[in-house]
Amino acid sequence: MQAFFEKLTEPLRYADVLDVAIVSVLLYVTFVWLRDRASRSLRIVTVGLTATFLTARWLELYLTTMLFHYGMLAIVIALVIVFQNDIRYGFERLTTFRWFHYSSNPEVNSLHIDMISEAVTVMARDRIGALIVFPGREPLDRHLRGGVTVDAEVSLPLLLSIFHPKSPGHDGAVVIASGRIATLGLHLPLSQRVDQIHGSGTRHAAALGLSECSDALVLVVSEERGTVTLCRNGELQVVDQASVAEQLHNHFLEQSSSADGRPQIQVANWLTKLVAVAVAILLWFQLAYHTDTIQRTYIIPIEYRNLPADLEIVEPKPTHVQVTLSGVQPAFGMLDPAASTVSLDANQISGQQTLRWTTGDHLKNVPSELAVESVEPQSIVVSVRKKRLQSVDSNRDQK
Ligand SMILES: Nc1ncnc2c1ncn2[C@@H]1O[C@H](COP(=O)(O)OP(=O)(O)OP(=O)(O)O)[C@@H](O)[C@H]1O
Repeated sequence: MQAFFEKLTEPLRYADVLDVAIVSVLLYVTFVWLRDRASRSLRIVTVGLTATFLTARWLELYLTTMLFHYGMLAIVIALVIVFQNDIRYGFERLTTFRWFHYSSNPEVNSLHIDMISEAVTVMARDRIGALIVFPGREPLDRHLRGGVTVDAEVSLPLLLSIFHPKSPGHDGAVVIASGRIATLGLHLPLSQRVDQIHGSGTRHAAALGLSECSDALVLVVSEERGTVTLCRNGELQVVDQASVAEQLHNHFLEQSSSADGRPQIQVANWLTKLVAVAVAILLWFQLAYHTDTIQRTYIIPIEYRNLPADLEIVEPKPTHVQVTLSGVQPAFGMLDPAASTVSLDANQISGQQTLRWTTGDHLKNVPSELAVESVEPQSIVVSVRKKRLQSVDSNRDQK
């Protein structure tokens, strides 16, 4: 078993580990985005296309594989056009990843939380409708319409007076950010999932709508039923006062940095992380792990560097060599034959000289992972002489 493992890992380089780590991170970000932010239809399309492609590869379905091969660009463009909103959310989410982020709501304290939870309890008891938004890490500007800037300290009387039915600002939503009532009278996007709001009206649909397209937490107090509902990540949950305080506390805690001021690394989502690493390792073994050594032969040009201006190479000068390289398949993927040359320093050549090589010393732009098996011819004769003066040449021509 140990011998098998050693054999398996023998050709591994540090670069391969880095390779797998980068792909794991990209896969993890994609999985989280697909799970939390992408629409159901994009999830279905992505899973469907991936499954079809893998099946086609596995069963060696020639036509389907060719269709993917040649139609990949068209498929990607179509997906980008159709799912542009999902992709935009994905990038917004990426820039708000905790790894890159420090606290955005540091000034919220337990006093604010107590005041907010007491306000919603009082409003629920008195059947006063209310809609309160607590932004997460994602920007909300794109989703909000209208509104009046308030920028006032959170307080129980202020919250009650804003949502009082006789108050001119009671319609719409209030945003509370960084411990302050930022804006009131905001219009939120409505959810299309009518079945989720169980007979409620537009206030609940607006709360659900914003929670579907952002990571904000939204509280709704129902004027009709006297209930308090909490919306997050497209989910509605009827809660009591104690739960309001607890959920708000968790929401603000998630966004705040650790006590020493450094950003916290997210430790949740272990399963998704494990799946991302597993898929990256599988992909690496499938696509990049090749132990069979192959040989390929290339015609490579000779480049003469540093030729002094008064010297010239006597024709016929050797222009190409035939180089045979060996290595594993992925190493050849790193070779660009058009950029590879045999580079000779012409300044070192005096008169007529025979240049030999066995190790491919003068080869440029050949990845170190590839071994030089042979260079043909094994030596070339190069002669350098002083340039003849133009006038002497033309006199001779006249004679
Ligand atoms: N898109 C919106 N953005 C913000 N607030 C909205 C939006 N649509 C409606 N509202 C608020 O909801 C109020 C209407 O509530 P409605 O009765 O239709 O909803 P509801 O979910 O049944 O709420 P309730 O249970 O309190 O009656 C409006 O007066 C307005 O204040």
